[in-house]
Amino acid sequence: MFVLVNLKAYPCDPVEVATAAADVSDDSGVRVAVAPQAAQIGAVAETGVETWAQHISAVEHGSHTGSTLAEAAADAGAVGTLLNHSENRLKLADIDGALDAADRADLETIVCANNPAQIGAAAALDPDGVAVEPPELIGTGTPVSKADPDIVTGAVDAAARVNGDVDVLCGAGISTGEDLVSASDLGASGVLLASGVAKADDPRAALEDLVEPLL
Ligand SMILES: O=C(CO)COP(=O)(O)O
Repeated sequence: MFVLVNLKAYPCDPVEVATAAADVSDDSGVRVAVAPQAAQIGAVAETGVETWAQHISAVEHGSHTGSTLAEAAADAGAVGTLLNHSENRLKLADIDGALDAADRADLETIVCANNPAQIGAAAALDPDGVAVEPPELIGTGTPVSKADPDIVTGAVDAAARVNGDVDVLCGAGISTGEDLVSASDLGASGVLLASGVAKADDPRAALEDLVEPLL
């Protein structure tokens, strides 16, 4: 299972979370990555943790003030990027353009979507992975795998129908090892989560709890 921790714009210490994630990944053998704010990619990558961007723009080098250039994210240490997160929705053409940009910079890609129909559309654009996250469950602590398991199995089916190569993650309310196991049982190959780690009093303990059933 792939555990991808999105730090959003939460007021956590990204280096503390990243250091814990690197240690937990090393100790457990579970793939754990952290997606910090763009300006913190370098500091997070220096901890040795697998580092992802939260977003990149569909632009090349040029006059694009305020953009997040794929090459800049990669130079800073990112090896992958989320796209189209529910809190940073993109037009279809911009998802496609950002996938091209990621390709150019050798970044792995996960396109987020709200539901199985959108997952099918996202998978057709041929990212490395897709992540289904029902917006109404994001940040609630109620895991999608329990509250809406059909959305996870529906996403797995929708992706497989369109593109057999794409990984399917699920997210929203995931915070425990039990949630991780349910996600895996529903066919997901990873989880995308945020508040369960970024807002935890002890992010290291939260990460240890997450991977515990996989040991
Ligand atoms: O949006 C999410 C991850 O990208 C999910 O957030 P929570 O884990 O806080 O529900």
